[in-house]
Amino acid sequence: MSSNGARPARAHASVDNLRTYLLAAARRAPERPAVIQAAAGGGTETVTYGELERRVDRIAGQLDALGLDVGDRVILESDTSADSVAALLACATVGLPFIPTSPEIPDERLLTIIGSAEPALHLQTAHGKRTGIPEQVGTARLGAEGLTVERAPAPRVRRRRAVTPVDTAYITFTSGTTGRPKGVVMSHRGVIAFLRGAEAEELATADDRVANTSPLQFDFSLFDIGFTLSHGAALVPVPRDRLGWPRRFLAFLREAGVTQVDCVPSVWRPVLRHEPELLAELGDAGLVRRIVFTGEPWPLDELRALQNLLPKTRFTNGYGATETMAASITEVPNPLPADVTRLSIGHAHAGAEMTLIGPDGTPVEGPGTVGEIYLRTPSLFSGYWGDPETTSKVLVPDPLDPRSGRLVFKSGDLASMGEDGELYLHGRADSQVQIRGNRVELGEVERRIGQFEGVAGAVAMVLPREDDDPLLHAFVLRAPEGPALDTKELIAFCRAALPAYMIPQGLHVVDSFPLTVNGKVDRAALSALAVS
Ligand SMILES: Nc1ncnc2c1ncn2[C@@H]1O[C@H](COS(=O)(=O)NC(=O)C[C@H](N)c2ccccc2)[C@@H](O)[C@H]1O
Repeated sequence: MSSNGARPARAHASVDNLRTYLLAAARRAPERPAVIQAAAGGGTETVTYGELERRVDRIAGQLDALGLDVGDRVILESDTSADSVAALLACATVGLPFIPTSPEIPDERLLTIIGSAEPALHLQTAHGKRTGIPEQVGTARLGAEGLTVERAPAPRVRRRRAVTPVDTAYITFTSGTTGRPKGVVMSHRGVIAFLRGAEAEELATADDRVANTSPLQFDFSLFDIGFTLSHGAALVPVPRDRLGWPRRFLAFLREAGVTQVDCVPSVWRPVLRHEPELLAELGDAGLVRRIVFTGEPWPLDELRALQNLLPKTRFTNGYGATETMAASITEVPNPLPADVTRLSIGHAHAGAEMTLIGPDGTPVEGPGTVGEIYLRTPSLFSGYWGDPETTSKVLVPDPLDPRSGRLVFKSGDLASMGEDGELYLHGRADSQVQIRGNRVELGEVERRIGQFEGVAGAVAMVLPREDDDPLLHAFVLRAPEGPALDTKELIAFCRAALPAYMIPQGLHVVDSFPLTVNGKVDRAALSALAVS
């Protein structure tokens, strides 16, 4: 019984609910493809919007029967698939915040997330291998019959009757620079506000087939799902094991008829190295008409190499943080003009605005001046789960209108405005490093090294030392079949263009960059390399 006596009607999705917003296409054209995925026996299978909605309703009914209350958390451990999309929309329907986690995260990280989020239920697929879920958490599996409960969650008092737009749609745990995962709490209203802004950029139509190449726990995947379904297009989850095999990856894109690929830069590295011709053929066949990338700066020589293979493809740079889903979506010219040394992140998406703020808390003036990006947007996250103190450091009063009570997102990213009024990133505020009192632009060091013959990419980092100045290290990615790299020549090449304090003191040639589970360059792993 609920605290107010009457047994609440099933919590129903309100007007601005992720499920209502993302299944609108099921009203218009239920027979259209919603998800095209690899089939167990090979080839692909298609789930229509009508079928997807049926799966959502079946799972929502099964979740509702568990007696959970609006706000009770569900860990959704899965890769992106028709079933996991149906499960997260079912959670949204009955107001259960889902916590997307990848099957490949280590047990202790999952247990840390469980300890923090105290979920009611852990949900994995029928083939999921996770064991050892703590007793106090219910467990269930996703399969052909929807939800199969293994251990029912503890009974709850249901106090809520409806799901409101400010209720939590999902919590995604990011690694957090402190190493302790931070739970980014995003409301239905926040996600939908961003997706509405993204729709205004008119990047896709209902005929598009959008390949998702990120793990479900990375909000880039939640963007892919939201962006694709809100356009009534088809989502094409790329099986994780194909991303490391360029031939199989490209064969899958061709087989599924993929027109747009959403990715982080590292996804293309193996393809550029081993199967450039096959990729060019996809472009010639009218596939991969758009590439949307995000997550970290893309080494421009790599981006140019990709553009050379795909002269008809449009490139879109999606910039932003999980705390606001994203901030800007900017068309990158193809080909990128030779004199461009830094990608633009343009202007904020429709309905948002980025302002550059100086160390004194006031706006910086004029082109070229570096300031920190503050983002004014309706897609602000609700806060870090259980951590109001850290939240208050990034959700701050609008520096241009502090008395209004309105909060903005303090991004931690530095940028300057170009002559064209567009913004250009200058790295992280917390990674601005000083070497012997001089501020080092790591991007400048990486760019110079990237221009050296035989180099496919570079990552520069400053690593602290015991009782001495920090050291500037550079990790250099050798170009495929390129000449052996002469590090002395490389250093001389840097000396010809960089001030002394920006010459790397540690130089490490690598065949590949270690990656985080979200596919970004794993800088922590690189720094361990430097000291080994
Ligand atoms: N296009 C970039 N160039 C260069 N540095 C970048 C870029 N996109 C992020 N970043 C960096 O990554 C940080 C955010 O990292 S994150 O919270 O994991 N979020 C993401 O990486 C993806 C982001 N939520 C997103 C999702 C969906 C569409 C667009 C963007 C930013 O503060 C930037 O420092």
